Amino acid sequence: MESFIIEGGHPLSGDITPQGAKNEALQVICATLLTVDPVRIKNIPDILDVNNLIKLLMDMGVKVTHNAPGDYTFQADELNLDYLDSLEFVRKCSSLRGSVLMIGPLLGRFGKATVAKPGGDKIGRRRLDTHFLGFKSLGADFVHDEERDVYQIRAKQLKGTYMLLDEASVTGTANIIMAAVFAKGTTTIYNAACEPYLQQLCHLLNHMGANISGIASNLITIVGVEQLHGGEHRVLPDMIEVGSFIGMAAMVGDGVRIKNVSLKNLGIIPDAFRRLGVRIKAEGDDLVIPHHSHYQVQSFIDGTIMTLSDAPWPGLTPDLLSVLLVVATQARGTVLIHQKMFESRLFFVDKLIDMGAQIILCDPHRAVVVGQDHRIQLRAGNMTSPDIRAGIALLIAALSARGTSRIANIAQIDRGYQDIEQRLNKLGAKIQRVND
Ligand SMILES: CC(=O)N[C@H]1[C@@H](OP(=O)(O)OP(=O)(O)OC[C@H]2O[C@@H](n3ccc(=O)[nH]c3=O)[C@H](O)[C@@H]2O)O[C@H](CO)[C@@H](O)[C@@H]1O
Ligand SMILES: C=C(OP(=O)(O)O)C(=O)O
Repeated sequence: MESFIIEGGHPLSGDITPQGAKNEALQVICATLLTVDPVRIKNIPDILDVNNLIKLLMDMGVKVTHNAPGDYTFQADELNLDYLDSLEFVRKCSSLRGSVLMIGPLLGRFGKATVAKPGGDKIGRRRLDTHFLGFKSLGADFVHDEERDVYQIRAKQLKGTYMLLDEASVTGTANIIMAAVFAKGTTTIYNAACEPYLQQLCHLLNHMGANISGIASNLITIVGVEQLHGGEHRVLPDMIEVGSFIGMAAMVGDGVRIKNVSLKNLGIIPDAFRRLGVRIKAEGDDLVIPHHSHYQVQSFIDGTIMTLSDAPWPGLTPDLLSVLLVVATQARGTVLIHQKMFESRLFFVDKLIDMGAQIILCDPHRAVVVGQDHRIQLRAGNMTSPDIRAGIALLIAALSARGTSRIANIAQIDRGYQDIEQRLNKLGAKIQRVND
């Protein structure tokens, strides 16, 4: 186990470039299972979750060539499908949320897949109903293997159909689309998730020969095809990392330029920070965040207290609420953070309260933050990173705090942020990685 030791109070300044997007990389890497041909993917982030998924594909027999940093070619022409029945496969899937994204392609191409309980963040219930209901609508059957506690999914021939998803699940939509590319006839998915990473997945699949329309909307139509061929793809910058850097720059920055952010794919993320009073200037595809002595929380037009809450795209991603919450602790004004999708993502505020932040945790979904307007600096603390985004939020808090903090369980941060301490140290942070 490793920890970060953070000497707080050093301002960050300079340029930083976001890594490739974790959640897109997980989808498009799994899409390479749909063809026997090579598929080259660039801008893949070097992070734990993605590296573990790549290892899992290699264990299944996928040939992986590492062409250059972030640049891989995958070829799934000789898969060992027996491996999917092994205990080792089940164990590895359970440590990685992204593993769930292999089900759609395997079911689509081979008519069978195994569903082990996937891992990922412990941030509340992570149900898979949408995935299962979608596969069932396409004609798949499920059998529970009690001994191994896995579901076997089987289908002789998937058939296109109309389906209305029970919720706009991101990985659920990706999985159903990947299963449906080879289904007979036309599949229509209504209430589909439509965030940029799903758009990217659909563009890659079309480039490989699929017939998907309605991209970027919540009504997706897939006309089944016989086979897909190889292709090339570039992963977008990670919008959650961009948001994390905006928060960091507002709280402890002395002029930070976030380079090549793909502004048009950030949706309302910059505006969510602006609602806290953060000033963000777009210069081409860069975002420039100046030094902030103060930032004032806006109120709604009717004068009521600002609320930041998550919603399926194009709403605000739940993955940035922890960062927004930390930024709010030093704003001027009060804000309600309402995490609607997950029920265990706000408990980390205990640690911020220990550091001197003024926060009322109303219930597992809502926290009121009373900003200190830099009158009182946060105190350093000893903490553990409970999940990836709380982890980065605590790191931001520690960077702004007086004194030296320690964050344990940083594997959670490494799941999603590439070489984070080295990149931030280049901006002037003082973060050291140590073994426990
Ligand atoms: C690997 C990956 O891509 N992970 C992302 C993906 O997870 P994932 O695809 O697992 O998340 P889902 O979109 O399925 O749902 C997330 C949670 O929100 C709830 N929910 C979802 C939709 C909805 O309309 N109402 C609702 O309440 C679900 O019940 C679930 O508890 O999307 C989440 C939501 O953006 C992000 O936090 C995760 O980082
Ligand atoms: C919740 C997240 O990841 P995962 O879905 O992989 O657990 C996240 O990226 O914030």
